[in-house]
Amino acid sequence: MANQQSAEQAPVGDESVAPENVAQWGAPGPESAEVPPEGAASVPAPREGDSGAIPLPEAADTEDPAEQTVTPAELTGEPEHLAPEREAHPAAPAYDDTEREAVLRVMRERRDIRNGFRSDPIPHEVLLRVLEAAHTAPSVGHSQPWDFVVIRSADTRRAMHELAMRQKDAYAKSLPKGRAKQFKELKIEAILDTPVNIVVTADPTRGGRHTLGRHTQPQMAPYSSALAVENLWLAARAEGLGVGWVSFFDEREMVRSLDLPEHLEVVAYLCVGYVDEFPEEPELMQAGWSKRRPLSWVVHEETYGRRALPGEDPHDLLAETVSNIRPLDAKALGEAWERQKRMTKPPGALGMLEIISAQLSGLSRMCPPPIPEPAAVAIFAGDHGVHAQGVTPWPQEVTGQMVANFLGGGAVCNAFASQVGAEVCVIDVGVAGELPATPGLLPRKVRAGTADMTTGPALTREEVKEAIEVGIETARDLVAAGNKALLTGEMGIANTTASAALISVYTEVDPAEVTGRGTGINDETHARKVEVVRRALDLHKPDPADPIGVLAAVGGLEHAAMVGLLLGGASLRTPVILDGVSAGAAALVARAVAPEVLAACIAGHRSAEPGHVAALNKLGLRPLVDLDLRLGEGTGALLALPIVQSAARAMHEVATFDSAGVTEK
Ligand SMILES: O=C(O)c1ccc[n+]([C@@H]2O[C@H](COP(=O)([O-])O)[C@@H](O)[C@H]2O)c1
Ligand SMILES: Cc1cc2nc[nH]c2cc1C
Repeated sequence: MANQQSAEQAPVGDESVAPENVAQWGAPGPESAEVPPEGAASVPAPREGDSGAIPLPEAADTEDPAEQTVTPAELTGEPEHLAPEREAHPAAPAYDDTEREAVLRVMRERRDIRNGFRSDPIPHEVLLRVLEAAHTAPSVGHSQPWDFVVIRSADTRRAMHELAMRQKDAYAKSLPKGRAKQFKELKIEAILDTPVNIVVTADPTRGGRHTLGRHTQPQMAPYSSALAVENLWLAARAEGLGVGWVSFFDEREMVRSLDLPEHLEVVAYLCVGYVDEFPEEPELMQAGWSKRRPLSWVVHEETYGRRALPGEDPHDLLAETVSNIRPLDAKALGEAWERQKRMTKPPGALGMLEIISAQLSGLSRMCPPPIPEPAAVAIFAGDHGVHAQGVTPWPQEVTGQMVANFLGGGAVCNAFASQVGAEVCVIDVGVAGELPATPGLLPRKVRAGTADMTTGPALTREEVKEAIEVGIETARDLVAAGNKALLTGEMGIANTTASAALISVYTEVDPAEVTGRGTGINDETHARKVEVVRRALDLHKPDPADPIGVLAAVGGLEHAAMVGLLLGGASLRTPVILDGVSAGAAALVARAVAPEVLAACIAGHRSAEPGHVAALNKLGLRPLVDLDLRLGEGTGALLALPIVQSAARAMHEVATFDSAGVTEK
């Protein structure tokens, strides 16, 4: 049996730990710490201390073009022979360095302020300058659709405050518990704390019916007013005035309450006043509500998905993600182990939880580690061509129907998620049928189900990569949205057949031993399912050293997406709690892509599927929960979440022998 973790084994970080027990996490040992995985040597290290931004690779050294002899074509990357002839007279001058820096500074230092307002009045000339700046904003067809209603009356502000509070309560009720806790600590408006409130409206009729540029895009009117808001905001910052944009309003209710003309749209409700200070980072980042997305995630060259910053070559999302995966941090791991020895409990008494909390420390590079809350389960849904071989009693349409059930809140995963306070995020990566747009559904279909693996490859290599990218992007989105733990979930009728094939490839265990009964099948169907797996493997002879090829041959779209989620989570140093057999299969593939991915992986539970046991043994992961579940949807991972959170919380809250005055043995 592989290096299964157990409480008796020395936890990670202890000098006595057997190398094979820590190898599973690539830790600790100074020589293994911070060594990039093979093949990543040429990729720069993550940018440290980057003001809370999610770590990203260092930008390539840029040299000062002024100091070199370069042609304009070289600067822009245009091929010289295609470069247009340039005008003889110089282009309009830019601002000088100091002026440009002032412009950029005001953008960098603009903040949405909710705390620390002062009651000092705003002089008329100051407010006038701010409103003039707003009034110079660009607008569609020069229609200048905005109006500014300046409110000082305490009565009016109280009425608006009441409206906002009602919406705030409704929003709070809609949140998963893990988020609601965080939200309770947030201040979302300063309506009564600011001397001036400004309502910015858009008049969709201004300029008449022929307003230039609004013909096919009527939304250009409110967009224009939003640009006026930004101008106002920047000018206010330059005056030392804070601005908070409150968007907890039912817009029509507000129009009526303020007695605005019915044809107006309210674009913004702004609270304006002098402040004690401007926070260095957005208040929501400081509160841990969200993280800044790096620029490199959002700039595409020529076509969407070809990500490249100007002057850089387009980067491959998978390669970039893999290059950012690091082993557990040896220092934080050592600190965790030391702390556990000082906590008021006999050494080792928390068993497996000590290992988990050390892992969380090494992963986050912090001791104690952040409590993994809020958390989100990403449920990837896909269909399988191998369904045609009669490997499951359930019709394929059940995949899409269960997706609708998840979105409606009626599935087991919803009940468990609501119990443990996690968010449910459903991703259509490959459901055969069309799914209607529904809140909470991420439409990321790579293909409408795989092909039958017994007659040809399930997927092309390109489709596999695309589905992996869906998983990476999901991890990025959920982490940037402030989640501190990711959970795998999946839904796909017939996917336990693909899981068995993947597990057989990576464990070298015979299909007869890793093929289970999935949703529940009789002996005859089981025998057929084993033969189907065997036939597929005989046909493709997948090479475990080529994980993309293995997924293409016998994988599923949800397996590939889960591989992406694991890699993405690991690259963002965020723990990923694995669910059942399909997650186990995905983890085996992910490990073949990047061995250090296991630093982020925690096995949530052990499924009743025999293949899952084989996968966990091969991975050297010990499941936290073992209750004969065989459902999927992320249910086992959700049950394990409070255990993982408890492990981290103990590190924060348990007293030490010294501090509590408890005598050590
Ligand atoms: O997670 C597990 O271990 C697990 C075990 C058995 C079944 N499932 C779920 O059942 C579906 C696949 O089962 P089957 O029999 O159709 O291959 C799929 O939607 C999985 O989420 C999941
Ligand atoms: C009803 C049902 C629910 C599921 N959840 C995950 N896989 C599933 C399969 C079926 C058949």
